[in-house]
Amino acid sequence: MSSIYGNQLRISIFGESHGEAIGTVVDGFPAGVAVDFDFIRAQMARRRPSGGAFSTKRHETDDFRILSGIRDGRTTGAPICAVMENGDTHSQDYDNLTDMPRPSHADYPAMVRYKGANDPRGGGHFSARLTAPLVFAGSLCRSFLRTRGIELIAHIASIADVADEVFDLCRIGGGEAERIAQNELPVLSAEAGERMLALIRAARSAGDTLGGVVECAVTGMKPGCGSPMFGSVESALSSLLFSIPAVKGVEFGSGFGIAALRGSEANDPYYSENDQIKTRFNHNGGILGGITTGMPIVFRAAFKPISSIAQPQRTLNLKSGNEETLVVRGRHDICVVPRAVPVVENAAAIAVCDLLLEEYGYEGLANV
Ligand SMILES: Cc1cc2nc3c(=O)[nH]c(=O)nc-3n(C[C@H](O)[C@H](O)[C@H](O)COP(=O)(O)O)c2cc1C
Ligand SMILES: C=C(O[C@@H]1CC(C(=O)O)=C[C@@H](OP(=O)(O)O)[C@H]1O)C(=O)O
Repeated sequence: MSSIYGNQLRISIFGESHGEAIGTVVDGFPAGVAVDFDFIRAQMARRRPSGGAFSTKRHETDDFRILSGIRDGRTTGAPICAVMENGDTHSQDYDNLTDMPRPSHADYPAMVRYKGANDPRGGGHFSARLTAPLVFAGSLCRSFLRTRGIELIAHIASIADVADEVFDLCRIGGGEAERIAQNELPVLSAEAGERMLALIRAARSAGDTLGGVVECAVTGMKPGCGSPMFGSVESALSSLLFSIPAVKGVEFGSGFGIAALRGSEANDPYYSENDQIKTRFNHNGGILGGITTGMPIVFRAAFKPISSIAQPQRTLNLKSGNEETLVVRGRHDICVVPRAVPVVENAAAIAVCDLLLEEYGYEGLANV
């Protein structure tokens, strides 16, 4: 498998949904950094299943244990290993999936790829449970980025056909976090949040699931970070974002919408303000030629409606060769988008941290 990411930082994620534990090893993280455990715990709590309207009823604390790399609250420079134990596993719910793969989950391709040796319980290593260590690693990076004035902020841009307000691509960082925190769902518009919740309740009653889009911004990035071609900031971020289960699309700035504009509408003219070079618009999402422009980096990730629906559905019985009716068991999210908001923010922080360490090195970062 390829559950390792990064160049200067190397993040590996291990474990299975119903195994003993899940966790991460973060190698290459700077030494001597004070770790903000309160911040990390807060991020883990935002992702954890809540049992509420949109969430799986599986109860996990997501408490983490540090096995190495942090001593007296500071990083030692050695690989940082954190583990979270799995507690609430109902593995018998997955007995029928060996012969009857769920449509649109990883069951079938994983079985072929790993010759039937993979662990299918609770989605195994493909489970969104693995986003818990991803958030741990990301929030560790993010707490470091915050000391350098770099913030990440995301909200639900839409669930099904209900849209939230959009970020102003040029001016982010003026109180959006406070507005989002006031709402039950992480949205800018309380009214949109109410309509999303109503949609989610209706989907739950219908035994169905819903997808949506998360919009995220990175602020405080200096211009000139990143590289063209394979080292582009878009490539680094996309690699992390497409590692989040259920992500099926990623776009930057005006994204797919830019294709419908004329050049005269799509260009981002430069101007100077308080000795800083800025652009009047930000259709390019803060990245040109793979390199940061100094404008906010803005991107969106599209999440599919998850496949484990509570309605009978048709699939192939791999043993008999007949199409049969499958009833999916297990405890599943109705809409992953609210829980995905902290996953997107913190996963993106890993890419940003790795890029900055590559660009400046740790010592150089002190002056950024
Ligand atoms: C936060 C989060 C929670 C998820 N919860 C579930 C779930 O309860 N049930 C499920 O079948 N899939 C869930 N998924 C999605 C699956 O893990 C994912 O669809 C599966 O691994 C196949 O990968 P793919 O959809 O990226 O192709 C969740 C995804 C995220 C990001
Ligand atoms: C436990 C989490 O989500 C799980 C993600 C998931 C999947 O297929 O991705 C399937 C479900 O597993 P189970 O059937 O064992 O309850 C979810 O509960 C989590 O995110 O922490």
